[in-house]
Amino acid sequence: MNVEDIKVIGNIGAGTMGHATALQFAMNGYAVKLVDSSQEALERGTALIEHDLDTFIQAGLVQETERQAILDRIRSGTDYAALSDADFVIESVLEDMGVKREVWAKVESVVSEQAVLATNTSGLSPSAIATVLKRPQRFLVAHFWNPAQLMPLVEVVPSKETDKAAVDLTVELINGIGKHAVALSTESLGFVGNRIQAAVIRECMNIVNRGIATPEAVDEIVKYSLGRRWSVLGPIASADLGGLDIFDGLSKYMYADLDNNAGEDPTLKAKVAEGHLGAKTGQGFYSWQGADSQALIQERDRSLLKALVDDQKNGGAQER
Ligand SMILES: NC(=O)c1ccc[n+]([C@@H]2O[C@H](COP(=O)([O-])OP(=O)(O)OC[C@H]3O[C@@H](n4cnc5c(N)ncnc54)[C@H](O)[C@@H]3O)[C@@H](O)[C@H]2O)c1
Repeated sequence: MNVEDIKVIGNIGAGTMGHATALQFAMNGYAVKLVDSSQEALERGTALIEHDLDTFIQAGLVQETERQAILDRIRSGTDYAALSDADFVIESVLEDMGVKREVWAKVESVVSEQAVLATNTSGLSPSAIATVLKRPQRFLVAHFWNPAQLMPLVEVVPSKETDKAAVDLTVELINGIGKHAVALSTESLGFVGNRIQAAVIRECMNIVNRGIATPEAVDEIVKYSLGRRWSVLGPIASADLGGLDIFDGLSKYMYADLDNNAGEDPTLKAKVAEGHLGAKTGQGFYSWQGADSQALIQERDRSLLKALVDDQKNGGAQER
């Protein structure tokens, strides 16, 4: 199958991630079959789709005249039979191996043999999910980043049995809807982005616990140095520019002093035990209760949206 043969997208799950992927495909001309096991979730997801679409219209990313046609491309329901004519299926249901396997066995029983199948798991092994499939060669991970309507990256991760053609097709499709797909060579726990994020968070906790700096100071330091630089050039290219002899020197005297805890993070465990989960409970390292914290979240979304507008001016995220 070529990317031009893909006309219908099956989109399972209408929650935080699923509503955003459905909208992204519909905005790019695809017919979308949006399936969720809960009618209520479909209604919530549809409201989120309309909200995000209106934000894109206000930002000038989508024309108002296209609004209704985009919404009309999304057909929602609770019956998996609707997926029978899907050429590509993206799944964003609960992060649970049992649920994922059950969903994929059901999907494979209704879709064609050619359909390419993608899970948006945050880190479960695609090889482990694919054990329930008769044709695992066309199954892989397409890991969107949250908020998926605003973040460009999608990690495309093969299982041990995925055909290269399925990886290439998925990369082409995802780039074609204005996202930035990056294929991994092989599956790994946490893929790539979450591995790097975990290493950074572990050291941030270490710095705070050793009294080297406050959480506020850590965030400020990253925002105004590494964050800025890495949004232009990644850490490996940045090391090249800094000089690998410098980084080699840093490794010699510093690596042994960095945290290398291999178990659950004790600081995060304690926060969770206190019920301080962050924005969702109103308290984490910061308080997320006042109007200021809501303004901060809105500011983050405005910045991400502005970056998307800039991407589009520069010819799309896939070409950067
Ligand atoms: N939220 C994130 O930050 C994020 C980021 C990247 C990937 N993911 C992954 O995306 C997936 C979905 O996460 P989310 O945050 O959107 O979850 P969510 O809870 O917001 O949405 C999940 C949806 O799946 C539906 N669902 C559950 N079982 C189903 C079934 N058997 N058939 C059809 N629909 C079913 C639920 O009704 C719900 O609407 C997970 O695998 C998660 O790890 C999440």
